Amino acid sequence: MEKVQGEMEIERWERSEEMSDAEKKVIQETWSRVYANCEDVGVSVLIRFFVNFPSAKQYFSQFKHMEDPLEMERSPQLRKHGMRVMGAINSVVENIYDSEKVSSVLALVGKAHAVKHKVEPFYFKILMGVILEVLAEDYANEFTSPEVQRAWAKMKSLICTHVTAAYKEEPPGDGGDDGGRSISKVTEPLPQT
Ligand code: HEM
Repeated sequence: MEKVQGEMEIERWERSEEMSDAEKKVIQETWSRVYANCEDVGVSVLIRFFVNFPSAKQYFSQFKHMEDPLEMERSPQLRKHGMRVMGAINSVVENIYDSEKVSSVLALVGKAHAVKHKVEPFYFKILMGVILEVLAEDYANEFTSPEVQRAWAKMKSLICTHVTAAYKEEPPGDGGDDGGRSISKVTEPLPQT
Protein backbone atom coordinates (compact mmCIF):
# COMPACT_ATOMS: atom_id res chain seq x y z
CA MET A 1 0.00 0.00 0.00
CA GLU A 2 1.19 3.49 -0.80
CA LYS A 3 2.65 5.35 2.15
CA VAL A 4 1.09 8.62 3.21
CA GLN A 5 3.26 11.70 3.66
CA GLY A 6 3.36 11.43 7.47
CA GLU A 7 4.62 7.85 7.38
CA MET A 8 7.42 8.76 4.99
CA GLU A 9 8.41 11.65 7.24
CA ILE A 10 8.62 9.35 10.25
CA GLU A 11 10.74 6.82 8.35
CA ARG A 12 13.07 9.52 7.10
CA TRP A 13 13.60 10.88 10.60
CA GLU A 14 13.94 7.46 12.11
CA ARG A 15 17.52 7.41 10.88
CA SER A 16 18.44 9.03 14.13
CA GLU A 17 19.72 12.56 13.98
CA GLU A 18 20.38 14.65 17.04
CA MET A 19 17.29 16.00 18.69
CA SER A 20 17.16 19.79 18.54
CA ASP A 21 16.30 21.84 21.63
CA ALA A 22 12.96 22.70 20.01
CA GLU A 23 12.22 18.98 19.62
CA LYS A 24 13.22 18.29 23.23
CA LYS A 25 10.76 20.96 24.30
CA VAL A 26 8.04 19.36 22.15
CA ILE A 27 8.75 15.99 23.81
CA GLN A 28 8.44 17.43 27.31
CA GLU A 29 5.26 19.34 26.50
CA THR A 30 3.46 16.46 24.81
CA TRP A 31 4.56 13.87 27.39
CA SER A 32 3.20 15.69 30.43
CA ARG A 33 -0.44 14.99 29.49
CA VAL A 34 0.33 11.37 28.69
CA TYR A 35 2.20 10.78 31.93
CA ALA A 36 -0.74 12.18 33.91
CA ASN A 37 -2.52 8.97 32.80
CA CYS A 38 0.53 6.74 32.96
CA GLU A 39 -1.15 3.66 34.39
CA ASP A 40 -3.94 3.56 31.78
CA VAL A 41 -1.60 4.36 28.90
CA GLY A 42 0.94 1.75 30.06
CA VAL A 43 -1.75 -0.93 30.24
CA SER A 44 -3.25 -0.13 26.82
CA VAL A 45 0.19 -0.07 25.21
CA LEU A 46 1.13 -3.45 26.65
CA ILE A 47 -2.20 -5.07 25.81
CA ARG A 48 -1.86 -3.95 22.19
CA PHE A 49 1.76 -5.12 22.14
CA PHE A 50 0.95 -8.59 23.47
CA VAL A 51 -2.19 -9.03 21.33
CA ASN A 52 -0.37 -8.04 18.12
CA PHE A 53 2.94 -9.71 19.00
CA PRO A 54 1.99 -12.67 21.20
CA SER A 55 5.51 -14.14 21.21
CA ALA A 56 6.54 -11.17 23.40
CA LYS A 57 4.49 -12.73 26.24
CA GLN A 58 7.01 -15.57 26.57
CA TYR A 59 9.10 -13.51 29.00
CA PHE A 60 6.30 -12.95 31.50
CA SER A 61 5.70 -15.93 33.77
CA GLN A 62 2.25 -14.82 34.92
CA PHE A 63 0.55 -14.12 31.60
CA LYS A 64 2.49 -15.90 28.88
CA HIS A 65 -0.52 -18.10 28.15
CA MET A 66 -3.15 -15.37 28.40
CA GLU A 67 -5.04 -14.46 25.25
CA ASP A 68 -8.03 -12.48 26.44
CA PRO A 69 -7.24 -8.73 26.57
CA LEU A 70 -9.69 -8.29 29.47
CA GLU A 71 -7.83 -10.89 31.47
CA MET A 72 -4.51 -9.21 30.58
CA GLU A 73 -5.88 -5.94 31.85
CA ARG A 74 -6.33 -7.53 35.28
CA SER A 75 -2.83 -9.01 35.41
CA PRO A 76 -0.76 -7.32 38.14
CA GLN A 77 2.46 -8.30 36.33
CA LEU A 78 1.32 -6.60 33.13
CA ARG A 79 0.22 -3.47 35.02
CA LYS A 80 3.52 -3.36 36.89
CA HIS A 81 5.55 -3.60 33.69
CA GLY A 82 3.36 -0.91 32.13
CA MET A 83 4.22 1.41 35.01
CA ARG A 84 7.92 0.54 34.74
CA VAL A 85 7.99 1.27 31.01
CA MET A 86 6.19 4.58 31.53
CA GLY A 87 8.41 5.44 34.50
CA ALA A 88 11.60 4.81 32.53
CA ILE A 89 10.36 6.88 29.59
CA ASN A 90 9.45 9.61 32.06
CA SER A 91 13.01 9.63 33.42
CA VAL A 92 14.31 10.02 29.87
CA VAL A 93 11.87 12.87 29.19
CA GLU A 94 12.67 14.61 32.48
CA ASN A 95 16.41 14.42 31.73
CA ILE A 96 16.21 15.03 28.01
CA TYR A 97 18.69 17.95 28.18
CA ASP A 98 21.19 15.82 30.13
CA SER A 99 22.50 13.27 27.65
CA GLU A 100 24.67 11.45 30.19
CA LYS A 101 21.71 10.83 32.46
CA VAL A 102 19.62 9.67 29.49
CA SER A 103 22.37 7.23 28.52
CA SER A 104 22.70 5.86 32.02
CA VAL A 105 18.92 5.37 32.50
CA LEU A 106 18.67 3.52 29.20
CA ALA A 107 21.85 1.54 29.72
CA LEU A 108 20.37 0.19 32.96
CA VAL A 109 17.13 -0.76 31.19
CA GLY A 110 19.12 -2.42 28.39
CA LYS A 111 21.36 -4.31 30.76
CA ALA A 112 18.45 -5.62 32.87
CA HIS A 113 16.65 -6.88 29.76
CA ALA A 114 19.76 -8.39 28.19
CA VAL A 115 21.14 -10.09 31.30
CA LYS A 116 18.26 -10.67 33.71
CA HIS A 117 15.21 -10.99 31.48
CA LYS A 118 16.99 -12.18 28.31
CA VAL A 119 14.63 -10.28 26.02
CA GLU A 120 15.55 -10.16 22.32
CA PRO A 121 16.38 -6.54 21.55
CA PHE A 122 14.16 -6.20 18.47
CA TYR A 123 11.12 -6.27 20.79
CA PHE A 124 12.09 -2.78 21.95
CA LYS A 125 11.62 -1.40 18.48
CA ILE A 126 8.24 -3.11 18.21
CA LEU A 127 7.12 -1.84 21.61
CA MET A 128 8.23 1.73 20.87
CA GLY A 129 6.27 1.57 17.60
CA VAL A 130 3.18 0.50 19.54
CA ILE A 131 3.70 3.35 22.02
CA LEU A 132 3.81 5.91 19.21
CA GLU A 133 0.69 4.38 17.66
CA VAL A 134 -1.28 4.53 20.93
CA LEU A 135 -0.18 8.11 21.63
CA ALA A 136 -1.18 9.24 18.13
CA GLU A 137 -4.63 7.68 18.60
CA ASP A 138 -5.36 8.55 22.23
CA TYR A 139 -3.79 12.02 22.16
CA ALA A 140 -4.62 12.87 18.56
CA ASN A 141 -4.77 16.63 19.17
CA GLU A 142 -1.21 16.70 20.45
CA PHE A 143 0.38 13.99 18.32
CA THR A 144 -0.76 14.62 14.77
CA SER A 145 1.45 17.52 13.70
CA PRO A 146 4.57 16.61 11.68
CA GLU A 147 6.79 18.43 14.23
CA VAL A 148 5.49 16.29 17.09
CA GLN A 149 5.73 13.11 15.04
CA ARG A 150 9.31 13.90 14.02
CA ALA A 151 10.30 14.58 17.61
CA TRP A 152 8.77 11.30 18.82
CA ALA A 153 10.28 9.31 15.95
CA LYS A 154 13.66 10.57 17.17
CA MET A 155 12.73 9.67 20.72
CA LYS A 156 11.91 6.12 19.61
CA SER A 157 15.22 5.91 17.84
CA LEU A 158 17.13 7.31 20.80
CA ILE A 159 15.58 4.79 23.20
CA CYS A 160 16.15 1.82 20.89
CA THR A 161 19.72 2.83 20.09
CA HIS A 162 20.73 3.21 23.73
CA VAL A 163 18.94 0.09 24.93
CA THR A 164 20.33 -2.13 22.19
CA ALA A 165 23.85 -0.73 22.73
CA ALA A 166 23.76 -2.39 26.16
CA TYR A 167 23.21 -5.73 24.37
CA LYS A 168 26.50 -5.37 22.53
CA GLU A 169 28.22 -5.77 25.89
CA GLU A 170 25.72 -8.29 27.25
CA PRO A 171 24.15 -10.48 24.56
CA PRO A 172 20.91 -12.20 25.60
CA GLY A 173 20.84 -15.93 26.24
CA ASP A 174 23.62 -18.13 27.50
CA GLY A 175 25.49 -18.46 24.25
CA GLY A 176 24.03 -21.88 23.55
CA ASP A 177 20.36 -22.87 23.65
CA ASP A 178 18.29 -19.75 23.17
CA GLY A 179 15.28 -21.18 24.97
CA GLY A 180 13.16 -20.76 21.86
CA ARG A 181 13.65 -17.02 21.76
CA SER A 182 15.65 -16.68 18.60
CA ILE A 183 14.49 -14.13 16.04
CA SER A 184 13.90 -16.97 13.60
CA LYS A 185 11.20 -18.38 15.90
CA VAL A 186 9.13 -15.19 15.97
CA THR A 187 5.96 -15.73 14.03
CA GLU A 188 4.51 -12.21 14.01
CA PRO A 189 5.53 -9.77 11.31
CA LEU A 190 8.65 -7.84 12.29
CA PRO A 191 8.58 -4.05 12.14
CA GLN A 192 9.64 -2.29 8.94
CA THR A 193 13.14 -0.89 9.19
C1 HEM B 1 11.00 0.94 26.35
C2 HEM B 1 10.79 -0.32 26.67
C3 HEM B 1 10.92 -0.93 28.04
C4 HEM B 1 11.18 -0.33 29.23
C5 HEM B 1 11.44 1.14 29.51
C6 HEM B 1 11.17 -1.40 30.23
C7 HEM B 1 11.40 -1.20 31.58
C8 HEM B 1 11.47 -2.19 32.52
C9 HEM B 1 11.90 -2.01 33.88
C10 HEM B 1 12.30 -0.66 34.48
C11 HEM B 1 11.86 -3.23 34.47
C12 HEM B 1 12.30 -3.57 35.91
C13 HEM B 1 13.81 -3.63 35.88
C14 HEM B 1 14.46 -4.86 36.43
O1 HEM B 1 13.89 -5.97 36.44
O2 HEM B 1 15.64 -4.73 36.86
C15 HEM B 1 11.41 -4.19 33.50
C16 HEM B 1 11.21 -5.52 33.75
C17 HEM B 1 10.88 -6.44 32.78
N1 HEM B 1 10.76 -6.22 31.42
FE1 HEM B 1 10.82 -4.41 30.52
N2 HEM B 1 10.91 -2.59 29.62
C18 HEM B 1 10.76 -2.34 28.28
C19 HEM B 1 10.52 -3.27 27.30
C20 HEM B 1 10.38 -4.62 27.51
C21 HEM B 1 10.11 -5.58 26.48
C22 HEM B 1 9.98 -5.22 25.00
C23 HEM B 1 10.00 -6.80 27.08
C24 HEM B 1 9.71 -8.15 26.49
C25 HEM B 1 9.13 -8.38 25.36
C26 HEM B 1 10.23 -6.60 28.50
C27 HEM B 1 10.24 -7.59 29.47
C28 HEM B 1 10.46 -7.40 30.80
C29 HEM B 1 10.38 -8.46 31.81
C30 HEM B 1 10.06 -9.93 31.55
C31 HEM B 1 10.63 -7.86 33.04
C32 HEM B 1 10.56 -8.55 34.41
C33 HEM B 1 9.10 -8.56 34.80
C34 HEM B 1 8.81 -8.98 36.21
O3 HEM B 1 9.74 -9.18 36.97
O4 HEM B 1 7.62 -9.07 36.53
N3 HEM B 1 10.46 -5.26 28.72
N4 HEM B 1 11.18 -3.54 32.32
